[in-house]
Amino acid sequence: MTKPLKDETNICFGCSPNNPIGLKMEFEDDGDVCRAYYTARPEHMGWNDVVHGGLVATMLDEAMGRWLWVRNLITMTAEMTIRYSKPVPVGVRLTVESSGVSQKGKLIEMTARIILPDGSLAARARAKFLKVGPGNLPEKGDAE
Ligand SMILES: CCCCCCCCCCCCCC(=O)SCCNC(=O)CCNC(=O)[C@H](O)C(C)(C)COP(=O)(O)OP(=O)(O)OC[C@H]1O[C@@H](n2cnc3c(N)ncnc32)[C@H](O)[C@@H]1OP(=O)(O)O
Repeated sequence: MTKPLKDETNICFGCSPNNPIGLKMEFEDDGDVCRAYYTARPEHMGWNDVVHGGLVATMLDEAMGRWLWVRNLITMTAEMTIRYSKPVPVGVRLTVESSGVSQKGKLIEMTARIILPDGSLAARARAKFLKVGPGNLPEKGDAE
């Protein structure tokens, strides 16, 4: 059993409500998809009202890590590739979504995306996570 996400010992930069400088992303689970609606703040900017690319990566990484965590898959990010298709603006409601792709042994492939309010794709990640604990990716359609 994983620790509850609201545990006061959780100081995750991406999702903890207890980390004063964290993003404080709040995710919901919708079937095979993990989703957050998130509005980046001015302090997340690189320049010109555009979210820093490293933080775009953090949001995507967090979404995938969270997807795995709630399925009791204890993993670490081993590799991530990001296609930055459009600038991600601060101050607008973003949709950040993740889903599982496949598992081969300890290696789990994941994908995540950031969608702008007009429905267009701003960034997409493909990543490999390495299991560092027990558990396997559920088959599609498995009850969770
Ligand atoms: C309390 C509440 C908390 C809430 C938090 C919830 C949300 C959390 C969200 C968090 C989100 C943020 C999350 C974060 O930020 S996680 C932090 C960022 N990531 C890291 O720090 C990871 C650092 N790296 C490592 O620790 C190790 O290298 C890992 C653990 C990844 C593997 O080290 P380990 O010693 O175990 O494995 P191994 O090296 O023997 O390799 C094992 C096998 O895997 C194969 N392999 C390895 N890499 C790759 C690759 N890239 N593509 C393809 N294959 C790869 C390798 O060839 C080998 O294959 P084989 O030879 O066996 O066939």
